[in-house]
Amino acid sequence: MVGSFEVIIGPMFSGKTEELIRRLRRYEIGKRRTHLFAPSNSRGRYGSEDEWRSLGGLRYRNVSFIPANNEGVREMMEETARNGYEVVGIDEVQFFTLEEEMSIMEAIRALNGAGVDVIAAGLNMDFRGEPFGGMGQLIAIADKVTQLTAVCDICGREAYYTQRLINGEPAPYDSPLVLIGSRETYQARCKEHHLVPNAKANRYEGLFRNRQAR
Ligand SMILES: Nc1ncnc2c1ncn2[C@@H]1O[C@H](COP(=O)(O)OP(=O)(O)O)[C@@H](O)[C@H]1O
Ligand SMILES: Cc1cn([C@H]2C[C@H](O)[C@@H](COP(=O)(O)O)O2)c(=O)[nH]c1=O
Ligand SMILES: [Zn+2]
Repeated sequence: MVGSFEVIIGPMFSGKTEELIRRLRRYEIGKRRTHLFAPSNSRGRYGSEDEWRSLGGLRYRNVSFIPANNEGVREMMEETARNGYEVVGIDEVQFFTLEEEMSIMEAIRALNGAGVDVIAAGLNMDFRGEPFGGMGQLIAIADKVTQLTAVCDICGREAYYTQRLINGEPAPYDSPLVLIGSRETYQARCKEHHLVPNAKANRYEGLFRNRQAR
């Protein structure tokens, strides 16, 4: 039987890791051989080198850290085949690009073809509010998409965006795409409070200034 592919998306702090761990634990209760892969550039986040943690303190021990490139994807496939994993979780999947020889999308397809269920969690948008890497394609091919929201750190409404702050100020559009961090650098924001200086869309603001003032 072929496996299924689910993707959990949302901004930072929306509970993607919590939800991923919760689902993996349910599979374990069902006696499925379950394993989590996470990118090695995030290893040690929230204070532990040999387990995967959520910000709120949930922990998962069956984890392997792999580089988010061709080599890492190969490691994931070989380890899964060798150990007979039946369910594979992939966190921070936005860091795995589609440009590699064996893209994360092809790897997930191959796992499903071998009967392995895959649940991936990742940021749908980067700090600019644009699609993060290949996430659009992964969402397009997923059997099921769960979209989570966080709480806006300014107004308390639903947050769909991640705000990057450099020295307490909104990071400009040309800030690098990848910057590992947590509450010291990022906040959850609603659309109104998500700010990106120098974003291309900002150039049209003048046209609508009077309308906004009304
Ligand atoms: N602005 C926020 N909105 C919602 N949860 C937040 C916020 N800031 C911190 N948290 C905490 O973050 C937890 C989610 O952490 P985690 O699962 O690691 O999120 P994600 O993987 O989506 O970044 C929440 O349960 C809550 O305790
Ligand atoms: C928005 C954004 C985030 N990142 C980094 C910051 C964190 O290290 C991870 C996301 O962690 P999560 O809590 O598991 O969602 O991604 C980045 O590099 N670039 C960005 O634009
Ligand atoms: Zn807000």
